[in-house]
Amino acid sequence: MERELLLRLEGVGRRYGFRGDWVLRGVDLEIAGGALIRVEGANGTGKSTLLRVLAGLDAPTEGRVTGRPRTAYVPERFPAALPFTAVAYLTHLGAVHGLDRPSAARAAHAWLERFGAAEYARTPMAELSKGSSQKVAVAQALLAEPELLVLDEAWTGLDADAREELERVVVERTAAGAAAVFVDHDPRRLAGAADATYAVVDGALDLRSGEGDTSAGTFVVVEGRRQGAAGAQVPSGVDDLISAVETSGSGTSLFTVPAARSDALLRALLGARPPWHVVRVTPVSEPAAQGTSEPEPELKVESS
Ligand SMILES: Nc1ncnc2c1ncn2[C@@H]1O[C@H](COP(=O)(O)OP(=O)(O)OP(=O)(O)O)[C@@H](O)[C@H]1O
Repeated sequence: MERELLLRLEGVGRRYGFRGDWVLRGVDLEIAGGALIRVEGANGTGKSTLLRVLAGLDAPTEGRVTGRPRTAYVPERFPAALPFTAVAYLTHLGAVHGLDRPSAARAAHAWLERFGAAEYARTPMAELSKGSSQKVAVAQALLAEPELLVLDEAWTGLDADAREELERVVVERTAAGAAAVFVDHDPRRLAGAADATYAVVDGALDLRSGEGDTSAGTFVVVEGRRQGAAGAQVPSGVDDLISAVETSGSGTSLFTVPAARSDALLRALLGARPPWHVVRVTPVSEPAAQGTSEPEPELKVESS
């Protein structure tokens, strides 16, 4: 199925000040609905600059940005010391996004609840801990069901449950056709789920992995654990993706999947109800003889 193009960057360059060094130069990028894109790069290379341009918060110095998806953004530094309670702030933002006030208030409570922050709904934002105010930062981005979600280290400061929940929401939103672009210093973040990974290097955007990439293993072994009731029920649709599955009595399963389908498998697991916890993702060159030796972990996706 052809995905709708949401946003296109052509020859985008950004520098700060008239004679500043170029932070970004010659950046071309197309973001289609449903895409999950990771951006990486060393400190200070321009990742946040790129994300602000994508979110429409910063204009490029040169080049063109076309497309105007409904966009939400979680900044690296959220202005937490605002003179509102969490729920008042979110309700106000929901109203700005076009919800009537009762719907905005309901959405505000629902997102705070989902991220385990319901008890702080009526706490002034200035009194919230860093983790709780980060939950508000995430909730404000999700309120209006964005078509493009831009997350700049949005997981930083969240507790383990909220980190997992945010991964799940990103997977849900992309499965529903929204695009998401994220920066996170933890390589385990949504490991294996991104459609493409780009690195900002010397102002340019290099494709590290994604469509057309042949460096990844031919197969991937995904270790998943069903949350909630014991006994692993494989989510519907997974059987069509995998080449083998080995399930233990404790509810843990080892799925072997062709590398090209590993994204789809991770999405199915992370988006399942009840959700699955992805413990480990291991690229392998051939399907493992199951039940013999444990594969060496390369990417561990367990939240701690
Ligand atoms: N508003 C600004 N005014 C001037 N210079 C800026 C501004 N924002 C960023 N820069 C500079 O642009 C460069 C890239 O910064 P940016 O924050 O985009 O990098 P980053 O890759 O996100 O860094 P980090 O990983 O540390 O968050 C840095 O040299 C930074 O000092």
